Amino acid sequence: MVKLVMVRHGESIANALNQYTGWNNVGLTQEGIVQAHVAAEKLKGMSFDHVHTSVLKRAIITAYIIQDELNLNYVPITKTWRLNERHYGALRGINKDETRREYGVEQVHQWRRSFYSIPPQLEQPDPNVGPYKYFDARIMPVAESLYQAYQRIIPYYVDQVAPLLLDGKDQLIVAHGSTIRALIKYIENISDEDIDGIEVANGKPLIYELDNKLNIISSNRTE
Ligand SMILES: O=C(O)[C@@H](CO)OP(=O)(O)O
Repeated sequence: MVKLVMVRHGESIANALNQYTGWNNVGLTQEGIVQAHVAAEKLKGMSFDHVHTSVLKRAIITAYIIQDELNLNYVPITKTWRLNERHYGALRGINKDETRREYGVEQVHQWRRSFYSIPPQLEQPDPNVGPYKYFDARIMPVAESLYQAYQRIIPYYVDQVAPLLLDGKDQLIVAHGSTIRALIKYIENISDEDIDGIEVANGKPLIYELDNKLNIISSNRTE
């Protein structure tokens, strides 16, 4: 039996303002910092052989808090753009209620939760500086559906996480709402339609116990 734990970052400043975030690089609120500590408390006694996170600081700070609380600061951590939140395109930074008023509740639900809906795109991709300076500019997105994000998230899981799990090494992923929804879809084999109803709370660890073929033995996701 091996453990895979996934944690969505604590509340971010954009979450508190009810803004679309995506690749905006915002920090945690005080409440978000508390949520990261609470997540760590729930994981007390566990150990991980590797930590995986995005290049966005809300996830990185949450991962560091958890590592620190568990005295696992020495554990290797990989920060990858592949675990970034889904890119929200031209919606990022906009208040979600404003878009409900402008485009209607159903359209906003589609943008937020359907597997294939692509939010309005940026006119051009962001410059690849800061966390993206090691990144090929040709793959900077202008907006992503969950399906498009899934195409870059799952190869990371298959190449970098699953082999360590198959080797009996417990893994921690600290990421984002949509990143974790994509991973849940893959790990639990959830249909394109049913992924619409799955929400991931800030700072609530999802703990999967997997067998030696990575089939699920137990999970707390629906508790
Ligand atoms: O804004 C975002 O990037 C995400 C997660 O916070 O929001 P939503 O739940 O609306 O997809």
